[in-house]
Amino acid sequence: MTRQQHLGWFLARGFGPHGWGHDYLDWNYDWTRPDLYVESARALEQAGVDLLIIEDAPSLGSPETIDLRVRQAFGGPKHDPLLLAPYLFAATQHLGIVPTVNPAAVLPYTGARQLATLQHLSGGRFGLNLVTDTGSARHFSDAPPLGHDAAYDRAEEWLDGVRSLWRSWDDGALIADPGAVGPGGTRTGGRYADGGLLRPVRHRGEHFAFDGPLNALPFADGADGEPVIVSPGGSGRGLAFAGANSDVQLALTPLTERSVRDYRAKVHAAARASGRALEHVKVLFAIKPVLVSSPQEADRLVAASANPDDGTLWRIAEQQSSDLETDLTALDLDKPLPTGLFGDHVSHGSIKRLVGEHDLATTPLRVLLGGLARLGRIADRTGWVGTAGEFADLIEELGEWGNDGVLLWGDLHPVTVHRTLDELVPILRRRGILRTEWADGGLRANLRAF
Ligand SMILES: Cc1cc2nc3c(=O)[nH]c(=O)nc-3n(C[C@H](O)[C@H](O)[C@H](O)COP(=O)(O)O)c2cc1C
Repeated sequence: MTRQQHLGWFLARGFGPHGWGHDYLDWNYDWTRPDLYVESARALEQAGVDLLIIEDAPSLGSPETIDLRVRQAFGGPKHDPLLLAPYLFAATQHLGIVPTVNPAAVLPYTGARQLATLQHLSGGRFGLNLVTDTGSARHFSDAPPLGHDAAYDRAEEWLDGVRSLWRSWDDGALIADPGAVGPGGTRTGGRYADGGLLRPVRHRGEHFAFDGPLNALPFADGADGEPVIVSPGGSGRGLAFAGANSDVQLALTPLTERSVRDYRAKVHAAARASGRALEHVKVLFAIKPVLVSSPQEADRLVAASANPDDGTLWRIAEQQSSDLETDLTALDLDKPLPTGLFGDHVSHGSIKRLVGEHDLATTPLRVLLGGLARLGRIADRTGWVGTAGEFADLIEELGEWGNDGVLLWGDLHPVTVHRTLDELVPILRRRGILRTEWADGGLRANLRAF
């Protein structure tokens, strides 16, 4: 039987000048204003996309590599996506909005209150993409950055703390009884809340110390009414975090049956170890469609990408230098990377994306970058170039392997949304893969509907 799949959209370059250098900038949208996102969010909702995730990093990165990050706007500037969310809620009715939050940058009490406010404002359509990047540490204190796993430990402590604040109003604490209207129209006996049922919450942890209770309303459905937690870390520690804590895990992995099943099994093992229901953790595999109108056009694009010129390789090196906060443009294209080039703060996932299955010690940089330049066909699972029908085949096949959904990865612009979805959505609907109606109860209810 065809299995329905969830669709997410990932605005991969954050709330910034994403799309810089592309022709669609000529549409004259201003990335600092809401219209671009509002129009795109409406189109996503119309298409049946469950959630829009907005990438973020609070920092422009280390002082030595700032120019690499801003030169082509690969790594900034970026505005705070939490503050964009209300514009998108106001323009839609069902779409989940999920900005990225880094626990290093937000105190648990402040975070719990802001996120609760957004969850109430949106009628339960809010979520946060919880990340553990430590490259921004210097903006928040003079303590040295945490190591990779320690940053996950901190994120877990942060989330536990935030949840304890969200749960600091016991059942019955919110009364909201206006009382009775007596003779003469005077109101008597009303009571809004019972302060005796608010828990003090005293948190003294390794990374945070704060007291409650939270000065914000509790959620009507208890824990099921809390903002949805999304996580993207692909390391062993990242998958363990997802299984224990997340409603949605964003997965970047080759889309072979074995790797998809392995990835899901690791997340599920961690969920099981934490006593969670496996169907409460949805895994969305990232796909970056390059849609073309015919298989022949796809073959032409793929063939042309096999021999990238040096200019193309330098452009990729610039983008990678921004992502890895490591200056690849200063290296010799024909030599392997120097040992110890990447600091501990650099994402394992990003390094793996560059290196792939190559031997880091012996492979020239040209070959690594050439690997990123090379396009492949979706039809044989070597890349992302294909027709809408071929993408629908992939999404359907993922469902046959037990998968929950896919994450469409790209800029957010009406042009990119329509280019990606105009043909794909009708095919998915005809095959019964894509939702045709919304659940009642916000983002978590939509995620749990299938
Ligand atoms: C789909 C996806 C989305 C991501 N979004 C962000 C993001 O918005 N901000 C960020 O700092 N890192 C983001 N990351 C990177 C990981 O969260 C980051 O590498 C993490 O801190 C450590 O990951 P690791 O467990 O893979 O080593 C994303 C990764 C993936 C695969």
